[in-house]
Amino acid sequence: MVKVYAYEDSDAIAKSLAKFIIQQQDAILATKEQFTIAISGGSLISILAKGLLKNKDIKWSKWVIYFSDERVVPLNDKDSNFGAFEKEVLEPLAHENLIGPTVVTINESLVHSEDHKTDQQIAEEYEASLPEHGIDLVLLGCGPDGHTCSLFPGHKLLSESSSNVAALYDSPKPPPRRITLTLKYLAKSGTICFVATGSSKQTVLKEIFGDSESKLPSAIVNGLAEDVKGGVCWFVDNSAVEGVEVEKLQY
Ligand SMILES: O=C1O[C@H](COP(=O)(O)O)[C@@H](O)[C@H](O)[C@H]1O
Repeated sequence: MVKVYAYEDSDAIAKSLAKFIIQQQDAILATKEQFTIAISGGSLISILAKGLLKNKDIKWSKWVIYFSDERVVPLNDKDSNFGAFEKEVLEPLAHENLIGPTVVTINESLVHSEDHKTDQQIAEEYEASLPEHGIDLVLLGCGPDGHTCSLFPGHKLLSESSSNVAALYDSPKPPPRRITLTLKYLAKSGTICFVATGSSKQTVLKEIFGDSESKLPSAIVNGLAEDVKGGVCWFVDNSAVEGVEVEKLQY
């Protein structure tokens, strides 16, 4: 079953999400040396910054961070998911003089080529750096159109069944060139956790939780809950789930 944790505002989400992440981290580090986590872009990053920075229970040096999707732009570009994470989390963390996480980025030296084959190479190289058996915890966003990672409604990549990472050149949300984890790889995740805030998500959440036939990418990921050992859950604020018929829990 997909669990939905609902809170008053993003400060409360940040606090509970941090607690959830630490619990996942500790459970994994009790069994192996490193904790692998995938981060999404967009609104998630400032929630992570709020909850994780200055949090003494995060064992950063044991984290290996991947991106669930990335825009094919230089890493310091305003559109880069890594760039946003670096600015909001990694740079402040560096000021704390701690040993930081290992962060796996796309091969920036290839982003200037306009050749689609090069984007394919970026995706293949990223795939080669991923853990074969899936990432321990995958944090996802959900766009107002129901996209997650860079998997967009109706896009042909929703039926990609051979690769773990795929390139696209026609993202309906700018920038158009991106790479993304595929549904095939998401199904291997240890745990999947969505974070969605704000009233712009209400309509799409009504469909995702109210229409069992929905073909929206985020609804398809909810449907992976049986395959994913630790399940699929959502951290949302009350305005995102206003009018959505779902049991609202607290973590
Ligand atoms: O383009 C993207 O959007 C989604 C959703 O972002 P949000 O700001 O609506 O939360 C994000 O999860 C994804 O990583 C990003 O590339």
